Amino acid sequence: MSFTASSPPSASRVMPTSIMNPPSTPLGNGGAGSGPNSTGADATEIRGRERQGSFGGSTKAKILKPFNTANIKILLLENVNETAVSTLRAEGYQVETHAKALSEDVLIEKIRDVHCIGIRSKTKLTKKILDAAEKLGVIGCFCIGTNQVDLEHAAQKGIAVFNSPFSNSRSVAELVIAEIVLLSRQLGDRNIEMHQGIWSKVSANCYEIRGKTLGIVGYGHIGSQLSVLAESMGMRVLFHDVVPLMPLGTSKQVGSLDELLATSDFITLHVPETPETKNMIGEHELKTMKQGSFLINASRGTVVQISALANALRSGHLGGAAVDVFPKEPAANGKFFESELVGCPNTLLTPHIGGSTEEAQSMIGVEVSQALVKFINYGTSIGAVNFPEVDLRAIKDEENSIRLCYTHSNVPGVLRQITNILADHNVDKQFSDSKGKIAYLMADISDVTPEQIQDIYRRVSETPTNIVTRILY
Ligand SMILES: NC(=O)C1=CN([C@@H]2O[C@H](COP(=O)(O)OP(=O)(O)OC[C@H]3O[C@@H](n4cnc5c(N)ncnc54)[C@H](O)[C@@H]3O)[C@@H](O)[C@H]2O)C=CC1
Ligand SMILES: O=C(O)C(=O)COP(=O)(O)O
Repeated sequence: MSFTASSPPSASRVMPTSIMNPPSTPLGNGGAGSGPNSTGADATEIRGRERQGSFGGSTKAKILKPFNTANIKILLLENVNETAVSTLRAEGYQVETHAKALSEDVLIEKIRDVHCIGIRSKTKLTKKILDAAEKLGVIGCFCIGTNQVDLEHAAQKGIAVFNSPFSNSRSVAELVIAEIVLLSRQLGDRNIEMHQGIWSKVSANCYEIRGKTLGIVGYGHIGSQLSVLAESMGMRVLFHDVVPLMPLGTSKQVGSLDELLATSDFITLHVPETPETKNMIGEHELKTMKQGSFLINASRGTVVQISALANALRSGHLGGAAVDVFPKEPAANGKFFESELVGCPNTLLTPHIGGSTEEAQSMIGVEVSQALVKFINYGTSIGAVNFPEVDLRAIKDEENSIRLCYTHSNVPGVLRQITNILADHNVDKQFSDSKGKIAYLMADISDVTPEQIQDIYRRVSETPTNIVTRILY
């Protein structure tokens, strides 16, 4: 395949007309890259790049991209794992990394001209920040939770969001198992005492976990993994979830949260942050828990009312708690942590490390960065959390073939318009899906001349329902 620099813009993002700029890079409106990996080629230049393709089939695929990957700017925050950095740099993208979350002001400046941002749980991508991101096409959450991103607003701007749905689940479940044992043996307090030179050998209110009841709130990836581990240690497992789920082993789903709270020796929370889970555990729920029972929260800080928990611990109603997540968490390591829970009896406090293991971070880095590459280079949205999931079976490895990726408002009549535009062309494959207010169409079209590519691009991107139009290959 040989394209020339005078070919039409074949990899473009077209924003709503109010902020529309000449199309250039596959996800953004910016000019040529000038970063360390950039070749300095103009972004509208159409270059063939030959390489081995694992995407789209196991055979040796010759994938020709019409855009210069060196023009793609990626910002990775919060110490995203090296596996991600190397995967993205291997594509030729410009990758800037930061060990910490950035302040809002700095983030607004930094996000302005990047095509992709990678974050973990701290960075809040609010409407205000997303509106400042003029070229952003895709967000990678290198974690499970996506509550830190305004998912709907991102979708409306045609920005796909990917996460890692289960690569750190095992790490969280193992931490919780450890905490169950630590709490029931008051190990946190004994450890503090020993470091203060205090020898305090006691067995009162210290228990084995065998035969005790673990109540799991939220029986998803983490909750169900924990269920298996807890049973293997001789615990009885009950769970509460908003949907009926298959109980693993001999665990049982109970009818209500209150029933779970009233019958469990340990309550552990594994729900996402949503409006329904905000302050899910407050004064009433803590009172409903058994005298001397324990609470573990490694989900999100907003799920538990901290004052109510501190009161329940100081009054002795609860036997202890382990808390990994807080309503307000420091953006960086250092002496920044304050909480009413500091100094509460038998209370284990950890700095949001549930998913912080070498294994989890390395797997997450690979998983999320690969999803980003597939979206940037090929338009694939499989696994996106806010976007219709669309892919086509294989890449057509032929001269004069293109892939049209069209993100649009989900309203009646759009497909008719696209069918009209493509009526005289050979559409090899086409798939479209919708999610809420937006829809995403992908079509592989063969035997098109550079003039026809230009025409398709122009007519599709000028449709009134257009959010983002890209043409790849
Ligand atoms: N401490 C840490 O480092 C980490 C924390 N997390 C947090 O753990 C959460 C759970 O993770 P996964 O198990 O992977 O999520 P998941 O999505 O697999 O499971 C969540 C479960 O909670 C249930 N649920 C939702 N709303 C509920 C409600 N109001 N009441 C009862 N059940 C409800 C869902 O039906 C689902 O079964 C994540 O959303 C994240 O916030 C995840 C990883 C690491
Ligand atoms: O995966 C999650 O949702 C987590 O809470 C882990 O967040 P982190 O990557 O440690 O900021």
